[in-house]
Amino acid sequence: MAQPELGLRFQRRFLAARQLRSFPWPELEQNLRTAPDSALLVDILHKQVSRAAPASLTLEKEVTQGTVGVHRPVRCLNFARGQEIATTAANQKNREEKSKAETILHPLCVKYPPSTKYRRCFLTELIKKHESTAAEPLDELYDTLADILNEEESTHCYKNYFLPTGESVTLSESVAIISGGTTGLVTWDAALHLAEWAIENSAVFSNRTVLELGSGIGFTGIAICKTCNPKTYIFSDYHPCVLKQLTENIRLNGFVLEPETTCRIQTESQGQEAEATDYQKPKLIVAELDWGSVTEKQLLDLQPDVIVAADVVYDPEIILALIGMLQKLSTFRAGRKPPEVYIAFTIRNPDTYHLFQDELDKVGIGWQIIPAHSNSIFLYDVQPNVTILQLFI
Ligand SMILES: C[S@@+](CC[C@H](N)C(=O)[O-])C[C@H]1O[C@@H](n2cnc3c(N)ncnc32)[C@H](O)[C@@H]1O
Repeated sequence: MAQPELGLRFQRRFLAARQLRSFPWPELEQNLRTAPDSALLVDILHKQVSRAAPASLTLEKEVTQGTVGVHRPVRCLNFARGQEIATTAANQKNREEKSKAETILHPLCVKYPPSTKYRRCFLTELIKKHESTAAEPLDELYDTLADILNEEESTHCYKNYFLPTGESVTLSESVAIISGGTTGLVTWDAALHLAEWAIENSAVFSNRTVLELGSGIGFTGIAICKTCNPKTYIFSDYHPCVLKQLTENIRLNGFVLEPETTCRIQTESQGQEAEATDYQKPKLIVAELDWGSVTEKQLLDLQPDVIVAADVVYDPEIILALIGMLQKLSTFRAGRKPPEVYIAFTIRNPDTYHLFQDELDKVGIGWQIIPAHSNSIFLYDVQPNVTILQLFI
């Protein structure tokens, strides 16, 4: 049946706050024309849970210790009739069916909502589509919009992504694409692209030590840790606000990152580096690592089998620091096998992309383009300007 599938596509895009123009609006319009009873819209919004109902009444197990758990409704309230209705096995099943499509009133969205502005724009678009049909006005749409209009704008928002395993990754991010002088506080498309590729090629990561460069707020690494079974995953970045948000997001997704496991890659002047404690698999480490100042010894100590990075080639100055660091990794590896290196890009300016390739050629680092994959897990559409290079250091 087309309807549940369409609702699901809306839900996935909405919870990850993808651009509204990427939503299947024409299909929705087509559906609304053929079935003007608004059932699909209700599914998308999810009217079964009143917006006034406290989340605790609708979820048996929601979020414990920062882990997004399985959502299982136990009872819901029908405020229209002013009665509390105990949920029977039958309507619980029905609700679970409905939850496949819901967006704004999805439990994940209630707990970890996209930005106010995003939800407002989405709902406004949904109302426009509804008003363009002959259907009766749908109060829920206007009531939910009224609630959102009363909310204060925030500088932070959440994005939720579903993994093929059914688990989700929830990230707290900045609303602005550049804030605090960094691009690292939001998730970029190259990070989604790299995670998709990793999930489809999990053997590359399984039981290995992975070093991620310029992790930002952590989407790629968290997705890899949840799906690819690495032995150790070392997230790294150099910006203090990014490192703080990254650490919060790792915890938000249920991974334990005790202070003693936070390994600070110190510069020579800062003295000895801290030891990480082995307590979970994968072992997760957050490292402060600046490509411009990291030493050969510090890199040698990490002993990565695989190196990944997403959207770290966007500026000529950064390119030189990154390549300098890769050279150090290739020179000082004490007889170990060279790590496999995969770097995902969004090609915004072909000159920058070609400069990176030219600089790699100059220092003798080989590279090849990884064939494009389908982008069906997180990006949902063809992204002709996103690519992955494998480097041979
Ligand atoms: C465009 S963001 C990409 C973040 C994340 N990988 C993603 O794709 O969503 C670039 C990241 O590289 C980091 N970065 C830039 N220069 C760096 C350097 N010299 N050393 C370490 N990290 C750096 C930034 O702090 C930022 O988090």
